Amino acid sequence: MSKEFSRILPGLLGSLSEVLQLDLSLNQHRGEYEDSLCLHHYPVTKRVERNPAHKDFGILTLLIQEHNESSNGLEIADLTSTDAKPSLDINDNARFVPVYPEADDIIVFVGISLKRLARKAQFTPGVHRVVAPPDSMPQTSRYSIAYFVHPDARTKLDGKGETAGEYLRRRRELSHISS
Ligand SMILES: O=C(O)CCC(=O)C(=O)O
Ligand SMILES: [Fe+2]
Repeated sequence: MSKEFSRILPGLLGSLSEVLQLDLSLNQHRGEYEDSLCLHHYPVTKRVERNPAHKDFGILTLLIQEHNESSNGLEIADLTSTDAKPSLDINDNARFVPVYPEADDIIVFVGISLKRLARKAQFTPGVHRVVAPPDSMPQTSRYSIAYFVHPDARTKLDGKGETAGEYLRRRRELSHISS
């Protein structure tokens, strides 16, 4: 699986770098050994939120999921309905829109490190979450696979100051404190 993702990533990152007119291609920023693959299993639960609203930390996240309508529940925030500040939190008024991928689709999320590397104000990481199926649907578990693409740990995210490695450590420490 990670081999498949690795196969499509150079083209994807190259095209994105051209569109964003980056001085240095994202392929050169990428630290292949920093990437991670995460297997998610969300069991059937009475809790509405299976994975709380968040932005991903890396350059991009490639996400695939078991294709089963009632096991979906992936939602993305309509950022025009909230304050899209660079903080991790979004306000309570945020409206979430369900994502309905087709069987072979790969969902791509822009991560916070890409925004910091590209320094394009209009390029905003997507806030997303996973909720349980509505009561009218069969209550099934959900499986998904996320491939997180990260910059090389030594990359200065804003061209100076914090490196990608320091940023990732800081974010991971914060999420341990809040969980
Ligand atoms: O399970 C999903 O579909 C979403 C996972 C996710 O957002 C994440 O791991 O960052
Ligand atoms: Fe995520």
